[in-house]
Order: sequence, then C-alpha cells, then structure tokens
Amino acid sequence: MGKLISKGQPKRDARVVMLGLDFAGKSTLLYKLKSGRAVETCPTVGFNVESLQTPCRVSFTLWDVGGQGSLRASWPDYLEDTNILIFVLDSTDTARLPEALAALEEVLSHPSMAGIPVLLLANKQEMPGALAPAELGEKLKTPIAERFWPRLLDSHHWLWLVPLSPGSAHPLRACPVLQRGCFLPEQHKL
Ligand SMILES: Nc1nc2c(ncn2[C@@H]2O[C@H](COP(=O)(O)OP(=O)(O)OP(=O)(O)O)[C@@H](O)[C@H]2O)c(=O)[nH]1
Ligand SMILES: [Mg+2]
Repeated sequence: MGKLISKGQPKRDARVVMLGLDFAGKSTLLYKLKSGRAVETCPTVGFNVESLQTPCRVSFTLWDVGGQGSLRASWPDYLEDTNILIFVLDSTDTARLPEALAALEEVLSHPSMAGIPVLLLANKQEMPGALAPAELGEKLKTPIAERFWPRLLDSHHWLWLVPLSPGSAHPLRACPVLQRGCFLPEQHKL
C-alpha cells in the first residue's frame, strides 16, 4: 500500500486487475465505471482495459480479464506489477462458489500477489436469492476453504468483501479501500 499512496505525495496511477469466473459481471462493471451506464456485454476472450479517474484522486488502469475456464491459465500473465486485485463473485451462483474460491486461491498463491490488497466484490446483490456479503463471507469460510483460508489472511494485508449491484450509487465508492484507515461501513473484513 505504501507504494501506492503516501501522505503528502501526488497520487499515482494504480494498475488494477479484475478477475473472477465467467459471468460474474466484470465487464459490466468495467463499462459501468467508464461510462456510468449499463452496457450489454459478451463473454470476454482475452481482456479489456480502460483508464479511470477515481473520486479519491487515484488513476486506475483497470484490466478486465476473461474468466472462462479455458482462459484462466493466462491469468498469471496479468498479475505482475499489480497494485490491487479485484475479484468479482456472482452472489447468486452458490453452485460455483467452490470453483470461484479455488480460482481465487490460485491467483493469491502467485508470487506477484504477496502483500497486494484484495477486494472481493459480491456482485448481483439486487437479484432474488443473492447471498448477502456476510453470508458469502461465511460460505467462503466453509470446510472447503479452511485448508487455505488462514494462509490467505496471513499473506495478504487487505482482504475486503464489498456488496455491489447495478443500483450502487458509484461503484468506485469502494475506492477508499485503497486508502489506509478509510473504510466503508458495509464492508466486511474477512
Ligand atoms: N442482475 C445483475 N446482472 C448482472 C450484474 N452484473 C452483471 N450482470 C449480468 O451478468 C452477465 C455477465 O456479465 P459480464 O460482465 O459479461 O461477465 P464477465 O465476468 O465479464 O464474464 P466473462 O467475460 O465471461 O469473464 C451479463 O448478462 C450481465 O448483464 C448485476 O450486478 N446484476
Ligand atoms: Mg467479460
């Protein structure tokens, strides 16, 4: 974190990589952030990248990488020099939560990810049956996760779970996770 934001110094550009299973909503979020409106998406083959100015004066270069199973082998290629990882979860897709968690674990075990802040976005919160962030947090701590969860907590300074839906006033309100000591009330530290 220190390398991203230091007191009294100009804010830097942050390289932010957004990963998550296919259909989680990554590209929808990217274009919502860029244009402020909902855009129809297709499954991403490869990546999309956009530059964004945030209310907290950090410029993001946001990489949105395709999440289909066949594309996940390329994820490590995007992790070098990453300042922040955003991992998007589909809060309605409980069946694939173990798969999402396994994919997350694999990403976090990459050497480039040591000490990098991680933001878990609990997407599609407005959908009937969506797991609330607190429930999702509990699911992530199920026995499936137990074998590696403490390791994640040890090796990552910041791991936050944030709810998200199309009605979110400004998805970048999550950006205070970038600033030490400044957190939103509805976030759940894991
Ligand atoms: N209801 C609801 N649907 C959403 C939300 N975010 C995304 N979607 C829908 O979820 C579907 C998948 O969205 P994408 O943004 O293409 O998903 P993706 O994570 O980029 O998928 P890949 O590119 O295959 O990795 C689309 O039909 C979106 O309209 C949300 O917050 N709520
Ligand atoms: Mg996509």
